[in-house]
Amino acid sequence: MADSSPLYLGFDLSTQQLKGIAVTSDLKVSYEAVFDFDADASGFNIKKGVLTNEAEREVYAPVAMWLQAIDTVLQRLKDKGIEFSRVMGISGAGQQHGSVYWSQEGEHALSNLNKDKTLESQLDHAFSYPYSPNWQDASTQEQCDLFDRHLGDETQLAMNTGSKAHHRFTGPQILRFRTKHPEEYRKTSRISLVSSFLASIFLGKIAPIDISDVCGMNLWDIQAGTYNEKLLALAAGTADTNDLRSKLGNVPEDGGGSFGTVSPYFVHRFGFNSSCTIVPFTGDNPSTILALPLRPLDAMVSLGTSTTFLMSTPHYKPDPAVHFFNHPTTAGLYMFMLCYKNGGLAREQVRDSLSPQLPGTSDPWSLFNNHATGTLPMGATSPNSPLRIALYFPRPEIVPNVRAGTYRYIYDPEYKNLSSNTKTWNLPTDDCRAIVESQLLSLRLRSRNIVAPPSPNPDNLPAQPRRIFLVGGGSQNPAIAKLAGEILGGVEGVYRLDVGGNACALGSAYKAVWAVERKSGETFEELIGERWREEEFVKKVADGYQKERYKVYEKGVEALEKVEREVLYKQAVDVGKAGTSGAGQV
Ligand SMILES: Nc1ncnc2c1ncn2[C@@H]1O[C@H](COP(=O)(O)OP(=O)(O)O)[C@@H](O)[C@H]1O
Ligand SMILES: O=C(CO)[C@@H](O)[C@H](O)COP(=O)(O)O
Repeated sequence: MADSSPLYLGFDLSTQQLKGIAVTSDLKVSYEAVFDFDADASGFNIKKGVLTNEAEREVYAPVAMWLQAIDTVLQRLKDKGIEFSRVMGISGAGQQHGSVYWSQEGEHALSNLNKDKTLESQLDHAFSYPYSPNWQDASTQEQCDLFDRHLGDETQLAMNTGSKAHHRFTGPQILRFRTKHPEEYRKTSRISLVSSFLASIFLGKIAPIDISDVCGMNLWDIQAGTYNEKLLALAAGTADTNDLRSKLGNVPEDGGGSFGTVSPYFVHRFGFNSSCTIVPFTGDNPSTILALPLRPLDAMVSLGTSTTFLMSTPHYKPDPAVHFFNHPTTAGLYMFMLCYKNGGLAREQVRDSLSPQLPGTSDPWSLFNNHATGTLPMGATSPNSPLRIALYFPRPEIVPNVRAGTYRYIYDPEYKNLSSNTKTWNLPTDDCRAIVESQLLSLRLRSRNIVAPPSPNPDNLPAQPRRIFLVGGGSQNPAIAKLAGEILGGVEGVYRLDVGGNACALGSAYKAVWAVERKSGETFEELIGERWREEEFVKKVADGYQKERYKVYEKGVEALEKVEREVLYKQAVDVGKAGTSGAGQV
């Protein structure tokens, strides 16, 4: 007899891929399909999912490519045998901060799609601008300076919106778009985030922006639960903010509410059930924390194109070095996040500098991994010997806000000084360990105010996460997992979500299950916690806290802080803004 039990779809429209995943009510993955932009897209000349204009530090993606991806992923799911008529709910996630500009015809085009044509072939006139600024974009320094000053200083902006101004955040991006492309801005009827763009396609009309993803704009007052009028006016360029407000639309509070049912286009083209519910789509990081019932002090490290460190917390403690968002499902909770542009692609660059690869292995990472774990921490041979420490930023970084470059140093822990004389570095092999170490040390440095010691704490352990969950492409890598445990700790160890690279899409699919099947008042954590089978879903991949190593890396944190200060100082000298911070002694 044909299976008619419900399925729930989750999508992840991230930098390099669109992923779709279907789960059952008991959270079992039944179908998956992927569209890899570089490998599968035709007609867009992109690299690693994006286009770049180096002269203006712009990074952007063609919206039509995403339409092509949706067409294809649905077809691929169908080819794998999914019966779309079983799908009772759809949710999804998008790379954060990116904005999509709909034309005046956009909404009409969305609700009048011809089932015999692809989305790509009939939505070309639906946008007032064909590109979406990508989160790796660094073109908005001028606009960020205005945002940071607008409420007083960057701390005030962080208190209000959860983050100081960042190049990629949508408010500064809209301000730049309006001034650089005034005609296109004038012709824009609605602005979506990537997540709400994807939701709009499935809904057949422009979907609201999500309560968590809205916090990635530098426009939303998190405590007040509304757009900040002054910041809207800055982005809009006028005290009358009505036009921008209506372009952005309302933001419903309930992350598990219903936007309505699936667009008839999908019913007629793919056989979706006409009562299938569209559940709010959120950002890819908020969605990732929904891939498991995270407990207090659990941390997730997402190793995708970006590296992010995520925790769910009831405490709102914003400061300019970190991000706070509303939790995507649970009012009263927040999501703490650190985000780095130079994650997967920076590691790939170091890997690709090694040659030749190890004979007899098909894993392109095996040589990198051998070098990353085959030496002592930071190259130190004795407790007080000098440490190798470096920053690898092929793209301008977010924290610290440093321009592109590779910055290698030697740190003397006894005299606490840095040397830029790196003749003791053995290159390129020493870079393998150093890049993973510095990426993880930065997470430890910046999360130390948010983690806490375990309770009870009979062994007097230092503050650290309880468990560390690795997700995203890089979570497959055993060397990164080992160093994550040594550097970040993790009282109960380092785990990988055993669902391939799909934690984000999975989180969205779980969100759809919760939204459609929840009883009145039942929280996401309650419903998913009850159905979650830990033994099947997570796998321990490395030890966590190890006393001696953790202590050694305390010096690494110290060294990294010095290096960052030095690099920032040199950058400030170059642009003529240096003060007397005490750095610059090298
Ligand atoms: N075994 C591995 N070791 C280290 N990195 C890996 C490995 N497998 C994949 N990756 C990295 O994962 C990244 C893609 O991760 P993914 O989560 O799919 O990214 P995104 O969500 O940004 O599209 C690639 O940049 C690649 O370098
Ligand atoms: O900018 C951020 C978060 O602030 C990035 O994390 C993007 O959300 C893109 O993520 P991936 O494509 O790496 O998943």
